[in-house]
Amino acid sequence: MALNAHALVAITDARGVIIEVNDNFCNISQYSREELTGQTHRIINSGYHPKAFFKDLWQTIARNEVWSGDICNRAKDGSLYWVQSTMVPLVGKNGKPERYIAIRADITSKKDAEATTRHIALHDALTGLPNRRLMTKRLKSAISIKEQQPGYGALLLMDLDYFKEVNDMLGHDVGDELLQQTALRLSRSVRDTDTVARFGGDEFVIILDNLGVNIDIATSNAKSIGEGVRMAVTDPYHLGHHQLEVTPSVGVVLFNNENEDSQELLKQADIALYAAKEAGRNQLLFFEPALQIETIKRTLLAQDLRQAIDKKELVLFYQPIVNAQHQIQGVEALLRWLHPQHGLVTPDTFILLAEEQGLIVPIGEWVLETACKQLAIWQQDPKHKALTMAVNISVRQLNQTNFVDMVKQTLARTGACSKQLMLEITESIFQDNVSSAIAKMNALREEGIRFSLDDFGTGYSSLTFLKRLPIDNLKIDKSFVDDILDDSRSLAIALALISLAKDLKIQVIAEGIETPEQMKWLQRNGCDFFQGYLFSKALHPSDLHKVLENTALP
Ligand SMILES: Nc1nc2c(ncn2[C@@H]2O[C@H](COP(=O)(O)O[C@H]3[C@@H](O)[C@H](n4cnc5c(=O)[nH]c(N)nc54)O[C@@H]3COP(=O)(O)O)[C@@H](O)[C@H]2O)c(=O)[nH]1
Repeated sequence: MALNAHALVAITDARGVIIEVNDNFCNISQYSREELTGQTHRIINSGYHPKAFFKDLWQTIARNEVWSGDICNRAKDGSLYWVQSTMVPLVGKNGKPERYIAIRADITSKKDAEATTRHIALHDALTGLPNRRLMTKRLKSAISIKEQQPGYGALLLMDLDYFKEVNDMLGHDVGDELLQQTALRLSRSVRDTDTVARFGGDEFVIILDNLGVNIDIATSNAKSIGEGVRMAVTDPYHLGHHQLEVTPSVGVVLFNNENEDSQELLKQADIALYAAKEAGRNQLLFFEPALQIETIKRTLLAQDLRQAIDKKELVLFYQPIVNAQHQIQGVEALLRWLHPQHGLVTPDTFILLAEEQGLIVPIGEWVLETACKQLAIWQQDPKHKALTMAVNISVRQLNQTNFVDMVKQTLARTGACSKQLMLEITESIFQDNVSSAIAKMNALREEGIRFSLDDFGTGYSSLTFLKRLPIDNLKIDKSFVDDILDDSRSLAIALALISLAKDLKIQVIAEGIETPEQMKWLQRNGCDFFQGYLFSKALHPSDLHKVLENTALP
């Protein structure tokens, strides 16, 4: 009959002992008819369902009712299979079930497909780790469990320092492999009961549970596990033919039954991560309420900064640059923000913010325009027409595809002479697409614009790149100038930089000069130009005009 041909059929007595099975039942369970007869269905129990599941099944059929549901069984070889089951009681003369007939259909492939879909929906395709959705679910459940089992857990938010640069310089395939290897290292650094998830991009989340009921012990446990994670990521990576060293920054927040909001916890971990980046990267920092206050302040400042150009709150100050005779040769334009509540804000406070908020491009364009207008005014005045104007250019500005056109158009609009414009770039351009930066610099140098390399030696210097960079000036950073007379290392670095610049036929500007002794040393050792508080601080345009009338500074 058709039922026998397609379904898996078993008949049991009232106690559930198998009396009869059809061939389909034998095939799927891999047991022979002889092995099954006389046994109960326990022989194919997979252990997947809780006891309550079968209790409900038995109670239903014992009431002479039909039970249906999906059951996961185990075949003789240990493999699992799913059946859609209908259990029908056959009632005897006494009104009680005498026999049970179980009619089942194999739904293993449907269940497998559902499991795959569920896995895809909850896991990251690249690393196989739980994704943001599953992580949020697990975080919520870790928090709610704390109501019955008091104690602390921790949420770690980690990202890879300079991951974008790896992607940009070595390509997305290498970037992907780095993420895969990182995922593996993270999973191996924590216990099986902890969760490692990919949050998106190069951000990973780790949920650590059972860190103890005492906050100090829990903090110390979270710290040592977190440091272990950080160290695991710092080991060199072998990616194809590249060997790479990568560092992570980690933000940590502890939780117990008092923190109910998973989103708030993530926000706090993010604040701690930001602070770890600010503190110089490759660090692990715990969330503190004071950090949240800083974030609020930063958000408010970012809102104000967005309107600063339109409200005409930005001002350019100019710091004189002198020659060996202390005569002013030019100035460096330095941005200031006249904030209505906070007063004069220096760029150290807001340039990084402007970079993060994507405001550095419009602000940088305003700086260039304002500086070029000033340059054009001086060029009309015979006394000041030889002055040069140095303008700081952020790497984000240089990366803009229209950067060359923007600079040319600004010069044309303001009438400033390109030969007296000097663009100051920093060695952070080494972290990005250097070839494209070089092409843009060359295009602008053809127009007569000169380039100066600022802060050289303080970050990611590469002598190879320096050789390729079309620069006219090298600035010795204030940090070396500060110590040239007291620290043999700073002295050695300053000497090496001057000698390197001379070999490359590049002029040297020393900045941050505060004492006559520093000036003498720098002059004696071959620096061409000098800048620092010894001569003048950055001045408001009206104060600069008074100084320019003297042309020579102390
Ligand atoms: N992308 C842009 N960056 C800009 C712009 N304007 C400024 N900046 C960058 O901000 C950083 C801080 O600048 P600032 O507070 O203006 O400080 C400059 C000088 O005032 C200071 N300086 C110079 N001489 C001395 C000294 O003798 N002592 C002392 N304590 N400080 C001194 O150094 C800063 C000059 O920096 P540099 O550019 O490296 O020559 C700074 O990194 C600016 O670059 C802008 O418009 N765009």
